[in-house]
Amino acid sequence: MRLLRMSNNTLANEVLLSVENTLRSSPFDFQGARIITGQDEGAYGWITINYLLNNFVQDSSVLNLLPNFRKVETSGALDLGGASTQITFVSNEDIESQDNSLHFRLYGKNYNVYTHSFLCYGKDQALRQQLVKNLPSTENSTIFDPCFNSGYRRNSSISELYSSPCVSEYSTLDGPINFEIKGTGNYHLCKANVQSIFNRTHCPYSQCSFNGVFQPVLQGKFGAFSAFYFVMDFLKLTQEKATLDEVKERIQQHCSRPWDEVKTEFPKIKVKYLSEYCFSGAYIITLLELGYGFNADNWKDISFLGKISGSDAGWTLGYMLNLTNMIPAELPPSPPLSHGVYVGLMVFFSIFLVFIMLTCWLGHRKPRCLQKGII
Ligand SMILES: O=P(O)(O)OP(=O)(O)OP(=O)(O)OC[C@H]1O[C@@H](n2cnc3c(O)ncnc32)[C@H](O)[C@@H]1O
Repeated sequence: MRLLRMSNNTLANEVLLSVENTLRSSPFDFQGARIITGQDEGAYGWITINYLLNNFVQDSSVLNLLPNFRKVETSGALDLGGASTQITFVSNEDIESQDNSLHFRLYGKNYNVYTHSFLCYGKDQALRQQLVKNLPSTENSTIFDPCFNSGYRRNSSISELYSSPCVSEYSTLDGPINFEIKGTGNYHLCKANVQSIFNRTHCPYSQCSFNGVFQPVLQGKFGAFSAFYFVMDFLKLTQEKATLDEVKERIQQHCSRPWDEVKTEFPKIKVKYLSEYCFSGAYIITLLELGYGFNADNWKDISFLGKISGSDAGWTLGYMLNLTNMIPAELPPSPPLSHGVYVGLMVFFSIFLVFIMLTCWLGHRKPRCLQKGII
């Protein structure tokens, strides 16, 4: 919707109006429809996963009683959509750019959060950018693309390719109107093509991710969801903790498989998704490594998450939690003792009382022989 608003604002408004009309006639307490910002998308995704992972709830009475109790840290959020991608995490460093800085007070604790949303770096728009940046200069109507499995073919047109605002600045009238993309299935060449959409030459801050965007040093664990999960799940890389090299090896193997073989093995998966797993795998590695700065050491800090406790990881739950004030800024007043400690103390004092009473009774009782007058 953010892209549509850029290319055709009237159409974007018509979509919103249609959504409004439909939801107004539903039994929900409809409060309006709007296009959220990229920053909101990052923030709500971060709230969702930390809420579902129980990272916000810190029982202060338990913390006081157990000096070695590990303080719950929040997890960073990595979201990969079709049009945009977001990175959000708590940072102890100075956030040099205001646009990337968020402050939350949740359950009585302050969080300084870094977030950035890269529009045009969702996996569909990144594929489009990659194609445009690597178009051959000749007027050939066949384009060989290493990011598709060998034997794969797809028809496209110049008008379709340049229809997105992410690439319209490169639009050219040269070249064929219609063309065919033919896969050559080469992971290393694909990765080189993908790298061309990341600009790391300028940085107006002390440190950047890419395209001149500020990013502090990566901090803590990360949960990666949406398309990060869909793609890694297909490649069977979400359960086991594979090293970065093993992950690259798995993607390379997938890219080198002939398309016919892939299609026969997975007849039920949508052709659009299936044909793009080689590109998507290479893109995810490049985004995480070259873009955000993950490496062989901190790769283990990323978990690929589909559902957490039965709920989808994504921005929508976080949005709802915020709108309905389900996460209060302050901790609800807690009793001085936790329930467990209270019950424990009650049992202890009851036993102690019984013990005292028993001791008194035994101490004041006359021996039986005395009672009967026998010495
Ligand atoms: O925030 P934006 O960028 O608009 O993203 P979106 O709303 O399109 O993003 P989703 O999380 O719904 O999906 C992310 C992308 O993953 C794609 N996708 C969905 N299911 C998939 C699957 O099973 N395998 C591969 N890709 C999938 C989908 O087409 C999108 O391109």
